[in-house]
Amino acid sequence: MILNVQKGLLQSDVHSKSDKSPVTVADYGSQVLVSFVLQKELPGHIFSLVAEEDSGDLRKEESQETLERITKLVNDTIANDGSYKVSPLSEEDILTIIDSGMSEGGSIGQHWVLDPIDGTKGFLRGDQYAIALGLLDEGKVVLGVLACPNLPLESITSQHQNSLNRVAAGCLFSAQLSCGAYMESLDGSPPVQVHVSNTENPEEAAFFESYEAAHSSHSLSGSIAKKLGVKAAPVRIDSQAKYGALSRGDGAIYLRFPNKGYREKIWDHAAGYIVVAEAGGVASDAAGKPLDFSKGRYLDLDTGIIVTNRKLMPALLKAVQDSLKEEALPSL
Ligand SMILES: Nc1ncnc2c1ncn2[C@@H]1O[C@H](COP(=O)(O)O)[C@@H](OP(=O)(O)O)[C@H]1O
Ligand SMILES: [Mg+2]
Ligand SMILES: [Mg+2]
Ligand SMILES: [Mg+2]
Repeated sequence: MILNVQKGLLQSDVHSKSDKSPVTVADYGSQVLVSFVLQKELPGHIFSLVAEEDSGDLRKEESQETLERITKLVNDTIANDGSYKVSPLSEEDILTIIDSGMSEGGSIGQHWVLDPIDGTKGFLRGDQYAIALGLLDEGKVVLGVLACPNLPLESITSQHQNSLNRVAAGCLFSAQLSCGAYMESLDGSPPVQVHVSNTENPEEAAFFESYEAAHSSHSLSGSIAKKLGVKAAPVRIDSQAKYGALSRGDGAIYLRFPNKGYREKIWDHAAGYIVVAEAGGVASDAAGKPLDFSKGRYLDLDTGIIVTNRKLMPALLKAVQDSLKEEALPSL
């Protein structure tokens, strides 16, 4: 469904949320389908979902056409798939299912965490995006699935190929606590276990960051990379595809430094985080504190997120803290 929307995206399919970020019929449709399937597959479970989208804007009169389009997309997808014999969902059903994602999460019990399309800006450009689903158990991420439909199966940093320009089969990453991280092709292939790069040498370590400078400071990451001695240019891609690429060793570092005051949401990191952690990587905030998913819909953290392998983390943390100190000094 999402790929079909990307191929035929119309101007009327894209809307602006109150924080000015884009949302499309595919974001809403994906949220409905994932929530619908989880509830069908887990009957009798207490269902708690922390998901990005809500129905607020769709309930406005001017959104009627959009709501109709989402409803048709979802019903067509369920009918074409054939796994669930249900009568077509009404517009009200669609709104209700979207709002099943309004859980506050937290440190007690189990909560699914969903970003129905992560990297919507990348999706709109035809670049990278991900569908990211995690599961929290007593505040810890215990399961993660990350679908990256535009990510090639081969390394995207290899010098011998410009694989980002190839037609990708797409990758599915998955990880379960203490069971390792795996990657398979979205068109079906046996999963292979993935591991983060084991380089100790920052000169060999490619680093990932957001394509969008508004999401993460490119100048700060540039100064950190310089301090560390990283030689390669940054690899800028959208979404948690960065975590996926890191988990299989395409690069060794992911840096994320949003503007002051921005609060990171758990759905932007939960699935990617466990994929990288189970592939042998580590993630922390800029103070070296592990990411804490138990505090509700937001991550409570200091300044930024850094992800790498165990060997590089001490040097990376030092470079991050030195660069942050320098940035805070008044320029002469
Ligand atoms: N000003 C900002 N600073 C940091 N992150 C932001 C941001 N505005 C939006 N985002 C988040 O950045 C995510 C995309 O990350 P990336 O830059 O790695 O592709 C967005 O996810 P969505 O696309 O799901 O809304 C959104 O949650
Ligand atoms: Mg969004
Ligand atoms: Mg997101
Ligand atoms: Mg999203």
